[in-house]
Amino acid sequence: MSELALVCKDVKKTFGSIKALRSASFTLEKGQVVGLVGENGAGKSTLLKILAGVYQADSAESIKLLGKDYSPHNAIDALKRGIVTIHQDINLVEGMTVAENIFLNNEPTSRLGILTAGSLNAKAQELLDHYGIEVDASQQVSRLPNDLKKMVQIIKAMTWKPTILLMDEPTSSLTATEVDVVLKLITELSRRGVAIVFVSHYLSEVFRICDTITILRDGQTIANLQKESTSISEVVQHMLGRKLVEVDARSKRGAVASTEVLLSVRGLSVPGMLHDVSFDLHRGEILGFTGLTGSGLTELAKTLFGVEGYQPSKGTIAIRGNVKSHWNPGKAIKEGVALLTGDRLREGILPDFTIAENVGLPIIGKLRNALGLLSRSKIDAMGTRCVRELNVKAPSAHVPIRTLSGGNQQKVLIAKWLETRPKIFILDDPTVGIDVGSKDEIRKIIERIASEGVGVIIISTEMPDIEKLCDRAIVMFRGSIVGEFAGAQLEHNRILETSVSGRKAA
Ligand SMILES: Nc1ncnc2c1ncn2[C@@H]1O[C@H](COP(=O)(O)OP(=O)(O)OP(=O)(O)O)[C@@H](O)[C@H]1O
Repeated sequence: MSELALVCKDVKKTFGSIKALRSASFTLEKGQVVGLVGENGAGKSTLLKILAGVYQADSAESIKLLGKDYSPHNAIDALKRGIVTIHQDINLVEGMTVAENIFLNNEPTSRLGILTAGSLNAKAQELLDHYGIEVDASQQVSRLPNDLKKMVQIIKAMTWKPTILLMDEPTSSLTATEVDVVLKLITELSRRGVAIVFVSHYLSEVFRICDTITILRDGQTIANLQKESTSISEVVQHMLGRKLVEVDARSKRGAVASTEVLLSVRGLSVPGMLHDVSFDLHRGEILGFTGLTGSGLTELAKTLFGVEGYQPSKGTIAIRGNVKSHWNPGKAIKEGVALLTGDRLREGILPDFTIAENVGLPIIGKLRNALGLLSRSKIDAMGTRCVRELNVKAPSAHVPIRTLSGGNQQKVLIAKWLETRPKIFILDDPTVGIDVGSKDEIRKIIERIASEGVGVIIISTEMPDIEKLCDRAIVMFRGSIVGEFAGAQLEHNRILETSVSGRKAA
């Protein structure tokens, strides 16, 4: 058996009352890649941060690095012991050269002191060439494409001569072709003896490069599996903790959507965001779009609403059979399209304005009196009606919207768009960051909107939104549609498996 690089046994960590790690265990041999996987909140980052010296474990039966006890007090300690982290974001200094970035905070010295720029470039070039990376070390980082930036970030980590590389979602900011290049480099590093912990939601990538897979659920190691002897389905089952079942007794709406097509999208592509997206939305239908963060969901919502910066390079958007050109939010609203944005605080509300004023915003033209002036009484009456109809918990429609809870702010925003009498309502992550009670209320409001004949698109990474509400769900993966589910097929396991593998589950 090859030499063990790392052994973690029964690692525990709590934050206040939250048990982030109940019992995490795994081993890693030299030159091997372990995939650390689990649903959001399973404890993956916490475990990485303990190994990186950012947090200290509350207790552990043992943590051994190359056979010796390992409990770093801080990140510098971890670096000195050869544990180097590559963060999710590309954290290079854009205005510096590749060589300067590679050696930033870790400058090599000559016998006479710090190296000159020329010899720094030469040293960096040597490293890049060593790993077969075709980048000029004297080039500015800002001029590199994303995949090469990621490579530079990895090579920078290699200057610390790591025993173990910790990689937290290293491919999440990359496109499909860029991923390929980075995965090849990771495989090459492991071939040269570096042990790698690879944290990722992309199970297809985990299966491509990892030797073993450790599954965490609720802070606990559920299984340590050899890649050869498992499958994506088995890993997903361990992640969720329940078997694949036919869920035909779900409390679905039961309503069959009409065959009338309100929105028809064909071959829609936005460079770097969406690729060849096609689907129809019917009258009265609730159509869900889901996938991993970064799969193109918000980008799709913005493209459908014609937001600036999201113009398609190919494909068509047709409303009730008419193909639209030069699409923008003004035209979208005129055609009866509404978008509830995913970033409520930055894009959705005017925090210091009252509930009534926020609701009146998109239909300001209709709120003028006979003299063309804004009618305060019309605004107030509409605000009061919305508060009542959507059961917004507020003393009146005249309080600033910032004084409301997240759930009630969201109801006001939904009310605002309903006042435009939309035919097509796109809601981007409508229940994110909202308490459980309000989530249910918002879901009921969405059902009501659909039952009145509006075609609803829900963009969500929250599985209950998709499972409970939608008639149909489409799964996206790196900007493309990879699966569609309806009826009994529309359930968590299948959707998750498709989201993480990029292939439709059987
Ligand atoms: N600094 C912190 N303070 C309080 N709670 C924390 C802290 N860091 C993590 N947690 C909690 O610990 C649990 C595990 O979180 P962790 O970030 O390790 O999960 P994860 O598997 O990495 O999730 P994700 O895939 O979403 O990144 C979560 O419930 C999280 O909210």
